[in-house]
Amino acid sequence: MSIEVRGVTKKYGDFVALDDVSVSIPTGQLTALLGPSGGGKSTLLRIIAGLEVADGGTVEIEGTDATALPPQRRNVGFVFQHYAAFKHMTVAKNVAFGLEIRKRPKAEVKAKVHELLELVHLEQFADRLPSQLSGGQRQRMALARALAVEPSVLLLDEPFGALDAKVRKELRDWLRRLHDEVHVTTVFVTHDQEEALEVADEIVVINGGRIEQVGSPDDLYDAPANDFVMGFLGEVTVLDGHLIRPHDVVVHTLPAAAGAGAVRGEVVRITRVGFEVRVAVRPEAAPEADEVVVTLTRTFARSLGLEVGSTVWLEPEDGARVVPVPRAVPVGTLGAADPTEPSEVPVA
Ligand SMILES: Nc1ncnc2c1ncn2[C@@H]1O[C@H](COP(=O)(O)OP(=O)(O)OP(=O)(O)O)[C@@H](O)[C@H]1O
Repeated sequence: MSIEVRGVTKKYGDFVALDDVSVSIPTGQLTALLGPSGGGKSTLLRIIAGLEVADGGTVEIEGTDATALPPQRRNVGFVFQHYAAFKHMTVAKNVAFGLEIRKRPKAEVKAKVHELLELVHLEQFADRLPSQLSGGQRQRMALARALAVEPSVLLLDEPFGALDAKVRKELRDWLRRLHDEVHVTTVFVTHDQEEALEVADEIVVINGGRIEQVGSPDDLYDAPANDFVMGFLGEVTVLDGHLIRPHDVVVHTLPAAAGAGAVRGEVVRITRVGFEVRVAVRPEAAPEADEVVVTLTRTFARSLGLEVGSTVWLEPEDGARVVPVPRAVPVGTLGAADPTEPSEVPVA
């Protein structure tokens, strides 16, 4: 393991930002620290970097106890959301900076800067000033600069957070490809589930100063450890007191086809979302409860002949992951009516 965090606690006054956190971050992988705002992601990253001192616990980087080491002796590269470049220096000079202060030979610095600018696709911008770059280009320059000193670990705190959605998506794909080329152990903070699921090899879910689960994107999505992880990573709905993914609910239009425990309800809304259809069902036994939301392919929905007012029977798909609902699920992840979704369209 490349980074071993053991029993780390951090308090700000009485507030516990990290509560006895232990996690192993594997060598050579791209790991996301994912969680809601205020959960402690940045605090953990900053403690790994040495920019913040923990109140208790240890941090080991590549087999060395780094707990008491200053940031510059940890061999980590760091990139923040708002990257502060030297404004009066060219892109090439900014990238060269870390090598020059380490007094590396001129020819070596030149070759390395060239190689790095190629890697981040900025070779044609070497002589520009940072102010002459777009936001996405500036973040790529920041990454080149962090990589210049060959860190054993690269730490990125919402590196693309300040950019618009399209550039963010491009950079995220680019980071994945860069990582496949360079393989430096990389830890990045994000509160964006999709970003973590798409880019990371491994995801550490942090909430309320504690680690909820560590696993691959598939592990977390298919086998969430608890209701928090299930609700945070992917859409959920409530069926008979259990959280379930909306695509894991089977819809029957005849009671004979359904199992004894199926929930009988009335279709109250049908919404088309791209190639899927979202069907909201009010359970008959508990009309005041949340609507159950089911997603179906359009073809299947059509074959069932569903309409608003239809009576249906719902049950979990064989092998579906269901988790009892013991506590609040993050706002906005329950599958019921989402005002940002496209308006209702009949299934034609
Ligand atoms: N210097 C500080 N002084 C007091 N409280 C702090 C300080 N830094 C962080 N906190 C608090 O610690 C908690 C964790 O903060 P942290 O920045 O680690 O969260 P985060 O998960 O990275 O959130 P975000 O996604 O919003 O950046 C927050 O409630 C925050 O207000």
